Amino acid sequence: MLDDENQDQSNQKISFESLDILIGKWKDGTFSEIIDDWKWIFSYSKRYKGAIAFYTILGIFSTSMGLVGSVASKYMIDIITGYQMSKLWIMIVITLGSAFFSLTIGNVIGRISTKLSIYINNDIQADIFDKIIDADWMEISQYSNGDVLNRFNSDVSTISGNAISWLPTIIIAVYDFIATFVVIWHYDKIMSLLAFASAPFMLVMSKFLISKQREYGKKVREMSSDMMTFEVETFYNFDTIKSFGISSLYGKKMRQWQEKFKDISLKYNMFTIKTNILMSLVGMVVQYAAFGYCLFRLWTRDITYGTMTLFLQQRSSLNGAFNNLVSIIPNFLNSSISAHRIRELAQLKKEVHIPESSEMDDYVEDGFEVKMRDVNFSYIEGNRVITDSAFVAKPGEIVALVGPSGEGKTTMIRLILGLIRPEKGEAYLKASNGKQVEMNADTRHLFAYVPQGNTILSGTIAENLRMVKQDATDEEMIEALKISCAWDFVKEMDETIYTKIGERGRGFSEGQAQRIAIARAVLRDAPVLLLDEATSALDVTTERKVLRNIIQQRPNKTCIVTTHRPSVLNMCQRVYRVMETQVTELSEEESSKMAMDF
Ligand SMILES: Nc1ncnc2c1ncn2[C@@H]1O[C@H](COP(=O)(O)OP(=O)(O)OP(=O)(O)O)[C@@H](O)[C@H]1O
Repeated sequence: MLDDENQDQSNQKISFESLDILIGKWKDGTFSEIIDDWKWIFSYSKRYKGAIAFYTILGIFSTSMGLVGSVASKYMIDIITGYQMSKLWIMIVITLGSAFFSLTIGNVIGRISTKLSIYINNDIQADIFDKIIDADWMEISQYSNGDVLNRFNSDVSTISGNAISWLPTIIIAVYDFIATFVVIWHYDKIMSLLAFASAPFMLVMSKFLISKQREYGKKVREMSSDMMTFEVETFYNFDTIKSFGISSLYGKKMRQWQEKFKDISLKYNMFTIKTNILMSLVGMVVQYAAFGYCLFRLWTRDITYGTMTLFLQQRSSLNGAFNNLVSIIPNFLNSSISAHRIRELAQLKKEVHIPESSEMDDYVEDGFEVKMRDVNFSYIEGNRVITDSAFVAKPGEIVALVGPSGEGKTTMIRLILGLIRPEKGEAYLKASNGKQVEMNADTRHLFAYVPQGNTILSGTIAENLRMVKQDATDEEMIEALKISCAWDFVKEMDETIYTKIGERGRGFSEGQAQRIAIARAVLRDAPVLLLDEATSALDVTTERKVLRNIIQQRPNKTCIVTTHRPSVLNMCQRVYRVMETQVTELSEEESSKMAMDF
């Protein structure tokens, strides 16, 4: 009871607050945000303006046909009740004809709107996909995979549905509204005002709906992003969860998410039921008033049976038109929330591209020097990871980055790849003619990279290899597998390079998956090879053999490895220790001592 009172009070509070919220939003710029969101949606809808205009015209035509049908049925009733059978067939033809047209046009409209929403969905997804792929690494890594997936799928589909329909819906509903009003007005002015009586109430309700809908929409979207993150992470880490025996814990977590979803959905459903009851009650009062008025007019013989049917039919149609207009508001807001979430991704800073990087392509055969000078870098302000550091790796060299875990080896690889950029100093490539280009997205095609962890995708071994060289022949792939010491086990498989691999290398040992990942990098045949703990699961002999093969394959290759293993160090021309934010080149004695200390 107390809860109900509290609920009522809070509902009332929300309803009174809604005006303040709207004014507040106007002042704090939320409205201009909504407008900006819709301008963005418009940039997509306007590509199909011709089709949208055609859709609107069809809608208006269909509405007109509906009206013609109603007026025709009025005359039909009058003809029947007046026993004027000779005119009956004309009326039947008009009524059936208009019904047939409405049906056909309704379906054509459905087809056009489905087509357009698929086109817009694809346009937005294609654009956003390119933006995400080309986004600055630091910026996009702020978003979890689940969140990005959710925005990419659910939010885009919310927009694509509304992007084409909202303007035609407004135009058609306004037209329907005015036309119906005029028709009723033509026959009886009081009746038209009576039919319109619920409008002010509906307007007040829509104001209430705006704030509630926006609040609900935001909550649901945030929650579904969090839930998607949870699901992606759970399925991705299936083995870990199973092996720790915490499946039931995850089952519980899943149920907690469902519970939260259930609560918010049911809360919103209750809110909808309450508003619907209220609206229906008002509708019923107006309906009965109109019905009573019609009966009175019929009794006083001011109107015919046909006119009464027309009134009642059109009154409910007027109500429907008004409801359509009102329902546009929540859809409009919903789309703006989704558009806002997608624009956040679309507006992420782009990666730096330096077009003159392509000039380096002429010097691929000679190999490249990878250099850093006075580099400072922090992921988070005030938390330095690399300080005043220098680094060099020359063609034909294997250079190692060693050091305790979490000190910055992978960060160095990211700087070399140009995924992240120094706050101070320079990370650059130097060609044999002395030309230098700062590391950026366009130098990356000169690199082959084997990251930490399992990077094998589901598909065949050949599909995994062809990811980096689509036209690679079987011979080229086998050669790459030989270099990475993977051919020994691949050749034993029934379908050799066409053997299927499960997601993340399922069906293969970690060492086998690593060798396939190295073969992929070898097939790419780039002048600089980066191996980030890429040989960690190999035995010492294979590890050394792989590195030797790589250098022999292309003597000018620059090979940079991060490792925790001593076995590689004595194959390296240079060893850098990454520790306490400093990258220090070790002397021969220091590196052999380090190899001993491992
Ligand atoms: N995306 C990120 N945002 C914030 N901090 C990060 C990010 N990535 C790494 N760091 C921090 O930077 C530091 C260096 O990390 P890095 O991955 O480069 O270490 P590492 O030497 O490669 O470690 P390991 O040997 O364990 O692979 C760590 O303290 C880590 O917490």
